[in-house]
Amino acid sequence: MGEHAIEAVGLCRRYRSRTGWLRPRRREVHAVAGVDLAVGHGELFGLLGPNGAGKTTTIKLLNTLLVPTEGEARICGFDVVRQTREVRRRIGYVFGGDRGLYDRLSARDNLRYFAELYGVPGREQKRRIAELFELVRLTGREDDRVEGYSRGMRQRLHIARGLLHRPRVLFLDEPSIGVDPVAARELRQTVADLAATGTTVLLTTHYMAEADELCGRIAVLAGGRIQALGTPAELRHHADGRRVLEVEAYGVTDGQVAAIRARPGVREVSLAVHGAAQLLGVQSDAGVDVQAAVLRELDGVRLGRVTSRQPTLEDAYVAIVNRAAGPATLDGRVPA
Ligand SMILES: Nc1ncnc2c1ncn2[C@@H]1O[C@H](COP(=O)(O)OP(=O)(O)OP(=O)(O)O)[C@@H](O)[C@H]1O
Repeated sequence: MGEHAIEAVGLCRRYRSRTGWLRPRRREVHAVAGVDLAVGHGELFGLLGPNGAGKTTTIKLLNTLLVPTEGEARICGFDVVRQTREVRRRIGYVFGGDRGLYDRLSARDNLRYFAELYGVPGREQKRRIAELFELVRLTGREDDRVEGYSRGMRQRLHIARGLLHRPRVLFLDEPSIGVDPVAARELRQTVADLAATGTTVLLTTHYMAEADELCGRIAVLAGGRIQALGTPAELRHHADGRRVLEVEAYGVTDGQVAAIRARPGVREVSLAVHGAAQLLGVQSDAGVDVQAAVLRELDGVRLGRVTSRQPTLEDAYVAIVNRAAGPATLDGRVPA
């Protein structure tokens, strides 16, 4: 067993694609551009980043579905390129969404089928499956057909499926995508229970609040590189010395956002959709009062609540990602 559950050094993956139809051009995308990682056994580690940051590609490099163009990685000490069999025996992979289960079968038959496929010995199957139903809190619903399961229940069944062969490391790619807030909370509970069994979990998510609640350490990925890595408390320091003004508004334009961003003392501006309203977040240097200036720029726009508050981990995340990639729209807000 290696010193680390997951280790990557200078990991890179380039994609070549063609764009254009009349005059096709080759384009190279550095999806992962030099990632170094060391995740300890039993850690619950978060990989966070905006769309296209390289999270899924990183996971696919670590779980042997893609070969790196440069660099190397090991799982429990085994090389992901040269020792794929050893690696695959030790990993599970669960991705968000609906694929990968048989709707017409019961949950139990699904797990039996996959247990057979993964080579779980016959005499162990029954006990392992019962154990997993308990872990993912589906005991009592084992014999229901999966077609009647909610998204959250399906997602928990996916996790059970990924754990059948007792992997040391579980990759969880966007587990809460499309899951309602209550089900997402249950899902987080399952992930926390799982980590308590000693399984190493690498979780990717768009939701900072989810990573904050679950993960011991978080790496923020943007543009294929790790922009910040640390405990949630350490990452929070990226927003030190700032203050956040939040304005609920209806109909803020891109031009107004740009004008606010250009005001002295303003460090980041984000605009998120919040039900029927927009939520404008303005991070500024703590000593500068930007409220009057912001409200002046929004003259004529219907406004709701205006609040000034201390920065959260989410604000630190916005600061890290914006510094890496320039201003971008972030969809990282978690539904309450
Ligand atoms: N098969 C492919 N061919 C060409 N480009 C690709 C391919 N897969 C991914 N990319 C590009 O690589 C970059 C990283 O993609 P990746 O899917 O790893 O990001 P991500 O962080 O998982 O994003 P998301 O949250 O949207 O899933 C993106 O620019 C994407 O367009």
